[in-house]
Amino acid sequence: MSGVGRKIPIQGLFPPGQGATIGVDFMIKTVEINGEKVKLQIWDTAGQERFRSITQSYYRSANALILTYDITCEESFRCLPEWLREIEQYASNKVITVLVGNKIDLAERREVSQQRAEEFSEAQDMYYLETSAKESDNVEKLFLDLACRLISEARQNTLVNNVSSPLPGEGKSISYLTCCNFN
Ligand SMILES: Nc1nc2c(ncn2[C@@H]2O[C@H](COP(=O)(O)OP(=O)(O)OP(=O)(O)O)[C@@H](O)[C@H]2O)c(=O)[nH]1
Repeated sequence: MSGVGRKIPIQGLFPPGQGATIGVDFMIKTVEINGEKVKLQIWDTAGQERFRSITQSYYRSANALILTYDITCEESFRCLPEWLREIEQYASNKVITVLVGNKIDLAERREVSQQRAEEFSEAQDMYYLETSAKESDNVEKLFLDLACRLISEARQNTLVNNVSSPLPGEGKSISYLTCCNFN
């Protein structure tokens, strides 16, 4: 399963002073769902305009896209329609999109209300979550929820590029409702 996301420290470690992404970073995260291991392949694409031609080529085969904005930066929220246009143009129409409002550890500097972001994500049919990469708040939940959703879609055969290898728990009766919090 693959995804393209803006930078979120997926191992739960916040690396202060880490520079801007150059082109694309790749990492693997394994999550456990009902005792089964799910391996997520994650491409962290650079946000800067000058890398756009490289990053666009990663959209097509992604099963899910994580769009991350900064809750303390109105401008980052206002850029979202532009990113959605990119998704519409380059990603599969079956792609799962997740909107992440990051930096909730800086709540006193918040410029984008949760309600506004929720309304926006609902209108765009995106799952919405707020995180703090710095404090590791909701980061594990983000990837767990996403893995649940990907498995559920793979089982219904609606996943981009349909996963050909056996999925965790294949042939067993597992209720993903116990861990999936997607609407
Ligand atoms: N306080 C706080 N700072 C954060 C958090 N997440 C990222 N930062 C800081 O925000 C700045 C930008 O983070 P990046 O991860 O480089 O942002 P990005 O959007 O991935 O940038 P590109 O790599 O250029 O695409 C860095 O200085 C990070 O240390 C967070 O949850 N809380």
